Amino acid sequence: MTAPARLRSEPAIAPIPTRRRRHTDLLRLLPYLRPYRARWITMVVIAFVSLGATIAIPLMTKAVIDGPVQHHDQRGLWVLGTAALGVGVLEAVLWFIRRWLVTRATMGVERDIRKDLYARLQILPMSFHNQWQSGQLLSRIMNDLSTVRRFLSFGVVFLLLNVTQIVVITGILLAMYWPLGVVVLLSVAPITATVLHNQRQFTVLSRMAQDQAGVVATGVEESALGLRVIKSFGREDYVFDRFDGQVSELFDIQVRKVRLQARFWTLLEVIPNLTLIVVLGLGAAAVGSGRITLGTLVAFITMMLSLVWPIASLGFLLSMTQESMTAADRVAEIFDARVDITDGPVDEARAGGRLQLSDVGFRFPGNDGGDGSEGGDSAWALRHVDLEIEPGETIALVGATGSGKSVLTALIPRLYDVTEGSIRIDGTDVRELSLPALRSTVATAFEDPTLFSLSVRENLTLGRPDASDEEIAEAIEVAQAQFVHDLPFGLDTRIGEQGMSLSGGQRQRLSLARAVLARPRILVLDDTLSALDVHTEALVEEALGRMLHDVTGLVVAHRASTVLLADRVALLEHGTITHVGTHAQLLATVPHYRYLLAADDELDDGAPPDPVWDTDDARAELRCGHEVASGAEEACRDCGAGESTETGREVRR
Ligand SMILES: Nc1ncnc2c1ncn2[C@@H]1O[C@H](COP(=O)(O)OP(=O)(O)OP(=O)(O)O)[C@@H](O)[C@H]1O
Repeated sequence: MTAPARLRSEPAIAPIPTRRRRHTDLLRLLPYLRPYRARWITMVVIAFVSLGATIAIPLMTKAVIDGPVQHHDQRGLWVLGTAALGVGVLEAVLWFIRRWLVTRATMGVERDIRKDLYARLQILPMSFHNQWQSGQLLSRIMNDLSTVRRFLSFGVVFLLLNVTQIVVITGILLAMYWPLGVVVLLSVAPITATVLHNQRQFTVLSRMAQDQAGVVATGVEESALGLRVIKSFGREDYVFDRFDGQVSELFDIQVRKVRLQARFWTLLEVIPNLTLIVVLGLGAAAVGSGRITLGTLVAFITMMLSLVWPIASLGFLLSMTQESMTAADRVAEIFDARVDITDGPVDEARAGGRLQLSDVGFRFPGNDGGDGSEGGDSAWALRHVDLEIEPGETIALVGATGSGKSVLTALIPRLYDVTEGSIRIDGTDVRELSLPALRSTVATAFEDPTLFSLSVRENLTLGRPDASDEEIAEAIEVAQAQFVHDLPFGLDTRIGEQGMSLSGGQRQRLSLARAVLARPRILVLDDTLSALDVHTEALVEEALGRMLHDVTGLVVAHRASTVLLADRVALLEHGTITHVGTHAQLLATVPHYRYLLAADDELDDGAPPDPVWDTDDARAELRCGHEVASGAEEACRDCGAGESTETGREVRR
């Protein structure tokens, strides 16, 4: 499968390696406005023209009072009155156009950033996703982007507009009658000081609230996915209490935010009203002594009142700016996360399928002892792993739980990169291959199969969208997933979230069919058959065995029956492959292997291992999941296949 071109292209926001000051994060999102710049600039121009109309109306009022009203000029009154009305209507129309223009532009910006963010999440390595709660990602991709959109559509425009309005009107007021202008100017100072004082505290609270919203989203997601577990243990109350705690914490932070805003807003309401009282008193005295006209005083007060909203909203707009800076910061954390698994230069893998692991070591990021040292052997999930699999050969990977089998299989398609050593496919290091080339060469079916809220067909063709109906049918047959034909709409049946409406075994079989359908040269099965009953497993293995002749296979096996799919077996102990050989050889010579697959009770009394068996005999006895001492063809009393044909010895589990 080739990765969509969009995923491989760089987002409009260029990732930068180190974290820096927050306001630059918001600026870094501005390039997203580029495709909409014509609309956006028109919208800003219109906003400024309508600001002109807002300022013109009080000036026209002054002209009406000092001119036609004072001189009883009826005609002049009509002319100026109609002009003022025209300006008012124009202002309203311009507001409408501005809103209409801005909605499309900023919605488009939000959509574009969201798409790039999603693409980034797809590219980011498993190590990133291991460290991030999904709710945090969800709240960034949904809430934070909406916050940024609101700022770009509304906040930034009004911030510019209001600051301009405050500066221009204060200038006009000073020009009209400077003593009153100074009073107004003085009233702006405490407001500015308050705004700056609150800004820092508000930013901290905004960030806390946004992070806590991510925690709440994670809580909802986890309880929805884990509903069965919660119900089966009867722990609804416990989960509710935990959620209650998370929501209450969010509530507390929001209340602290509101309290801060309330103090702030009170000040913003009180100061303009006090200023108005002073201006009215001083203005009336100035009119009385003839230093200004009545028209000037009315225009002055009208203009001064028109300052109340821009000044008051300045606080709100600055809060919004803070919030969107925090949101942009959180979004940038994803864009800036390191993508350490990147494309190699080779676009096409060779046709063979020879897989070679040389001295492979792997340590999870952060598992270095905390002091930059290697952290001792326990820090390594895998160490000194050597393994070669020839084209068409299948190796079973056997090991105790936690020995590193899944980690090893994840290294082949580069879900993680090796920490040391190398993995080669047909002689080419997997890091040299482009990711699409590598991932079309290797297909994996996982033990815990994830299915998507899509139709069965879409789920199956995830690795190969162009698969024909015949190929789909073939893959279904290999995976013994014929049950899909009995679903209400067959292959077009939409399966629920994570395929929840299917049983575990059904999901595993679909996951297997999906991997088979991808037609890989290397097929990795990570304990894919663990949820199947022995009979279904036998059927799948028979069909899969035929398919495995043509591909290189690495099959993680916990059960002896699965081992029988393989030509050879590799035993993984504590992150290292200690033995490689046929099943029969390992069974005969390696007590730990026998213990893992057969729970051999002779191990306890120190008896020597059984003699080496013929491979076919061993397969016969183990296909049903039970073990006989030696030489049996189809001997198993437990599952009704008869007694051991040669020795007649007891059949043991
Ligand atoms: N994301 C992770 N971060 C840190 N350690 C991890 C992570 N995933 C797995 N491990 C550790 O790596 C080791 C190997 O895990 P792995 O899943 O490969 O075991 P496994 O052999 O597949 O086990 P099982 O048979 O139970 O599936 C374990 O000790 C596990 O705790």
